[in-house]
Amino acid sequence: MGSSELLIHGQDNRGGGEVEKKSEIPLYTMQALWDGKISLKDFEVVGMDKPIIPHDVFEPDEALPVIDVEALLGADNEARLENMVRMLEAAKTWGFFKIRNHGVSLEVVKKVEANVKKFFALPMEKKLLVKANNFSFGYVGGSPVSWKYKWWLEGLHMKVQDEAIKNIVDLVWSDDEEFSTEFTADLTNYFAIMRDLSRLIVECLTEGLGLPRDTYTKLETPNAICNARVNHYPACPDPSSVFGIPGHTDPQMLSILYQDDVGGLQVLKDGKWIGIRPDDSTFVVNLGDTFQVISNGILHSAAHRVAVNTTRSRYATIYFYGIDNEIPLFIPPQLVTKERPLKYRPFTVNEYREHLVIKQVPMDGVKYLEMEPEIQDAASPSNSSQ
Ligand SMILES: O=C(O)CCC(=O)C(=O)O
Ligand SMILES: [Fe+2]
Repeated sequence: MGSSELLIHGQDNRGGGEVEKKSEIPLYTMQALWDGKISLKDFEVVGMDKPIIPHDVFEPDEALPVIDVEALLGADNEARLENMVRMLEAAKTWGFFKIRNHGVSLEVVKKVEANVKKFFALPMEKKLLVKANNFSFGYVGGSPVSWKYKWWLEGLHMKVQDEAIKNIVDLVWSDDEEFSTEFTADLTNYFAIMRDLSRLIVECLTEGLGLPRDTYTKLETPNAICNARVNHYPACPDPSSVFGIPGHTDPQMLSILYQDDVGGLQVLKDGKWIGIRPDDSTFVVNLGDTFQVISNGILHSAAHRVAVNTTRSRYATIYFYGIDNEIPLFIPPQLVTKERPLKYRPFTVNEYREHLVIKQVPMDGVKYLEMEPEIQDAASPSNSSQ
């Protein structure tokens, strides 16, 4: 799931069961494992939910659409439209696609990855110096231990702003100013590129939906949750029962991911889990729940998960593009027709993210935003708004 500033509330009055108190930082799985408070056995997933596809089994080559960013930007209108149409189709069916010719050199990506590896290689005491407050910014050692399915991962969550990144990096590398300055600059540069790519993709998809290109990107206010996270999945002695991160959808508009060559990312397509082959020339893009909902369900936020393995640590760098978290979001009336009645109610991103954490990041989170069936039946373009 994308990281957030979200806090978990003390009382779930929507029947979500036991949750942590707002003021307490939950104990996360990897820290608890390191402390000896939980063991491998506690990570076991049982029955139907068990991992069945190993980390290194992938989709047939070329199954996942690959979109050319240069063409999306280019002067050749025919190539631009061809890529836009294919991207729209992939966003409707897979909810996932790859992008190539994205203009980011592998050197930039690998340098960020190498420096983040240095962070995860630090002793736990050092990482805990920047421990996040409930999935907020800093070190998040997995999922809260209270969750049914525990995550075999540790993450460094970053707010995509110079100061926020600098604060984390400076605290950890207080003894190496040169390194921390360079690392902050690299991360800031990388995330700025990811933000531009995200805007381009969102605007092309919006155009493909028949809407003004800035319909959604203009909602990228200072309150927007655009953040990034680097995940480290340590080698795990029992990959047939333990997930790096179990099936979930991302809450934001979209995510852009670079995965190293280990493999493990799997997407749910037409009821089947499919491994996404790592490859250094592309980024993986997936749509999030916000985009699904404000496109009236035309675009698809696909469930995905990560399998682990016994021998190799895996790293993934992910940028999450979001829009304002407080403004109530509505489906544009142009996307509501007799054949496609209004599917989701207005919501705020903050409200939705709270729901996801209370429910321990489910795969079908968007159901929470569906209209009641009788309201859906009565819906017509004239009673929706934007
Ligand atoms: O590590 C990956 O490949 C995916 C991680 C993910 O899905 C997430 O952090 O939301
Ligand atoms: Fe995700």
